[in-house]
Amino acid sequence: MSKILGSDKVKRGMAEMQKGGVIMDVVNAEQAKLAEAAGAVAVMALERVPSDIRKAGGVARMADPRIVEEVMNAVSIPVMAKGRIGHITEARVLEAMGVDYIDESEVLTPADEEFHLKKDEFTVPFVCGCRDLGEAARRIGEGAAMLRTKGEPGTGNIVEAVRHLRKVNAQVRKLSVMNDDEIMTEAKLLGAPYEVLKEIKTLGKLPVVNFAAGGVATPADAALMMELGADGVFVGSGIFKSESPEKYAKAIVQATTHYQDYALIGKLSKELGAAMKGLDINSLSLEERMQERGW
Ligand SMILES: O=C(CO)[C@H](O)[C@H](O)COP(=O)(O)O
Repeated sequence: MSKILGSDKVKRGMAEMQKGGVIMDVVNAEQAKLAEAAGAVAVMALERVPSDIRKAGGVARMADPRIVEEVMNAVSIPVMAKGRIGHITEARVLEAMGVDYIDESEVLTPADEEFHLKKDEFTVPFVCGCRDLGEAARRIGEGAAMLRTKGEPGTGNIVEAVRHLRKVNAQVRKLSVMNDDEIMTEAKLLGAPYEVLKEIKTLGKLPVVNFAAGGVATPADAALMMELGADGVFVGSGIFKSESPEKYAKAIVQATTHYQDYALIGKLSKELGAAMKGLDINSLSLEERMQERGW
């Protein structure tokens, strides 16, 4: 019997439906319910939020399937789950469990330092991280149906998320005014598949939704990512390592929706309690930077 694979159109369309929203990392049913009640468009099941992954050290793997199941049973919004980069079996297990999306994520310890998953061989759609257009195009070439700029997860520091989003968007703009005969050279320079770059040039934008992730810690951070052109926002530690996760979750959703209503964002930011304590990116060694994982 031949395998039933979702078409790119269906896989990408599912992500389109999340546009303008916030996807929250959750580690149990209670957090999933909090996220749903706050207005999250989807949740991401994982064992620990990135800030706790940093603290725990060791190898970070796909969540215990009991956690994933618990989250799936707790909410009616889509449930995503993280698997390790290149870990075919973790991805197959998550697919068999019926999750709505898999994140092939650098937040977990990579299983393969050379090869990412061949995502177009799966029925379930995938989201992947990127820091620049080369990485974005390679992931699309492998079948990713959604992207997220990586930022530096678990730091509560928005600076890398800003850097990556600005970079991808600037590179897309540059590509969109290139002549067809310049694209092959750009493909060589970026290490990106020519056909994917051609598609981006023709569309004048990425062919898949691109959310911002990694370091969003306040409503204003989330709004900033939208202002810079993100299609939506992923938040994990920023909510669950803040003083009041419920208040932060609601305020971040509101700020993402109304990202240019600055008076509202000011109002939302009052009386939230302390944001998560942030980390200076320069205090992290290259090995400690999750964004360096994958290629
Ligand atoms: O890969 C991810 C998307 O789900 C991360 O978990 C996300 O970037 C969260 O980072 P942070 O904890 O800094 O909000």
